[in-house]
Amino acid sequence: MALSLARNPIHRSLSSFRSRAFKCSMAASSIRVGAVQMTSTNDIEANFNTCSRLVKEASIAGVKLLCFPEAFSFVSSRDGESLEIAEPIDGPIMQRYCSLARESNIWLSLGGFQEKGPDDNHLHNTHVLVDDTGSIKSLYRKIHLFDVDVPGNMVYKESNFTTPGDDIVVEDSPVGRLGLTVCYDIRFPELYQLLRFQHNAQVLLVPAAFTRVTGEAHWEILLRARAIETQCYVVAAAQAGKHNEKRESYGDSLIIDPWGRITARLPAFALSDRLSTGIAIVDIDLLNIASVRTRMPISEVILNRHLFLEDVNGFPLS
Ligand SMILES: O=C(O)CNC(=O)[C@H](CS)NC(=O)CCC(=O)C(=O)O
Repeated sequence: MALSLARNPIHRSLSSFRSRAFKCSMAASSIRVGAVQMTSTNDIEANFNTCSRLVKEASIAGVKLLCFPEAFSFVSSRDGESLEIAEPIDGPIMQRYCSLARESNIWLSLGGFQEKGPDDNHLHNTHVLVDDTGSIKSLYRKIHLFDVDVPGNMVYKESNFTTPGDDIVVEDSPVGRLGLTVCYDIRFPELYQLLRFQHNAQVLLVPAAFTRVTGEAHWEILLRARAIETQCYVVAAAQAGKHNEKRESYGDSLIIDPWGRITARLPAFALSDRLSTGIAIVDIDLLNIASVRTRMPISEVILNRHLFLEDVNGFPLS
């Protein structure tokens, strides 16, 4: 089905971005970042084709780092399906995504990949960062697993089939120092405190597949709070819409600046899954991070709090 351009969020976000880009000259410290919103299903090939198209669109728009949501490559439609398709990080699926990065000369944040786990009954929910030559730069395995009875929805038990990670991960990139997290992690502020105040992160990545119910209640507030209290950019790429008969995600992909302002956004849960696909694009300004931090020097207080650091040093729980 063809979509009218005006109603197509990809077109809308890219075209409004282009017109802004023409008006202002870009400072040297600005680097363009994109957050993808999509509706992945259990069709790995179809999801890859969508991602491939979005990588090309982003590259044409000058994006240097494109961030995909949790479960970009696959969303299961029945119990056990994710374990069946899980692969090692050097397996064929991830290799294809690395090729996309190389071909389009773009960094990719691939949040929430089903990485084969320590045994046949467990995978890792892994956020993979790939550089513009197609090399894997770092892996973050989701620490906080979604074992939640969502009111009016269903009971999720991610720990039934997932082994949590226990490493905090940052990586330097052209967009500054990235802090890697996944989805439900956003509810645990101590992880973000460590990323910022122990590991000097500048941009926090939060690929997600929030439920519609919890998204409506908490999504924007949690993300803006993390941006404000860490004085980091937050890039939150989100799954949106109906994946199958049972699962739907909230959407509302956001890019937030270190002052807590929303600088780019795609719609929350759209009625049609086609309409929920797009890219939110922003120029991240590293000088802006420095300026917010200098004017409001919260790190001086936090880093001097001996007790606070001893407390969070024990994290993650081992
Ligand atoms: O299993 C997959 O296919 C992909 N992974 C997910 O969807 C995960 C685990 S079930 N979802 C969340 O963490 C939702 C968090 C959330 O909604 C909240 O914190 O409110």
